[in-house]
Amino acid sequence: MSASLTALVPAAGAGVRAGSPDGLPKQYRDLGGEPMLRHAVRALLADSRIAQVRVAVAPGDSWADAALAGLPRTVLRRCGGPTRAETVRAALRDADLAAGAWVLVHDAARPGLPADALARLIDACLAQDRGGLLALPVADTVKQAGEASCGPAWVDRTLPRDGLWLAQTPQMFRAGELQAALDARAGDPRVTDEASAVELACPPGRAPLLVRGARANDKLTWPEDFDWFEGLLAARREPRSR
Ligand SMILES: Nc1ccn([C@@H]2O[C@H](COP(=O)(O)OP(=O)(O)OP(=O)(O)O)[C@@H](O)[C@H]2O)c(=O)n1
Ligand SMILES: C[C@](O)(CO)[C@H](O)COP(=O)(O)O
Repeated sequence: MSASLTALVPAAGAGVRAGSPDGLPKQYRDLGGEPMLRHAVRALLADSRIAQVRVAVAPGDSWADAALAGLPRTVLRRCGGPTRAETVRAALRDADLAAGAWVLVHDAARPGLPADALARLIDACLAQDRGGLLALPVADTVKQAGEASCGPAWVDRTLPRDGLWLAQTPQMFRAGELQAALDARAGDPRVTDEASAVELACPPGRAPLLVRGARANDKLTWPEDFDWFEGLLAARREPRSR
């Protein structure tokens, strides 16, 4: 049986850490000729199981119409909130999906989502009938910084990295389960992604699945991340020499 899925793209952030010189939120920055948001939505549309992509922007947004012009199966809603969790919560309520419908939440700030990673997540969640997220195991040694009100950062201690993964998006859940988890934890600063809300609410054995993501799916957060992604796009577009 083929599943019909809905994707939600929270795109109401300001992109403060990216430090856009002209005040343009980072999701509208040009990357290889297209705004970042358009890349992220097209990556989701590449999987035909995704019936609709619903993009949630800030109420006063004046860039989204142009950024999404002409994209099929895409709905723009101006229901963004003050935090990512509030934007997702509002977008989910606005979508008014059946409780059992599957929904995938994907950051506008992850324009490089590869089709195979997206398919892996959808396949795993459907096969296990369980929510999950893309993530990558931590590959580096992890340092805990000491408190520094000024001056250079310094190491307080080294943390064990066994079993640590870095969460990416999409994160895929049944709409009813996700709405209930987000409603129950509204305003909780620990809820920095959908999975964290579900983890705090779900019964044993139902914790979200960790499905291997991809480095190309890294979030563009800091100014230098944009150059890195432009390089990736150029490499994807270059004809192979052999
Ligand atoms: N109130 C908010 C804040 C964030 N987001 C979205 O959540 C995603 C991931 O957030 P992040 O990379 O942290 O983006 P910003 O919040 O824009 O970045 P910053 O924290 O640097 O301002 C982005 O697609 C962003 O637009 C959102 O929809 N609503
Ligand atoms: C949801 C997320 O992309 C998972 O890594 C991430 O937490 C969002 O970024 P933020 O900086 O926490 O808003």
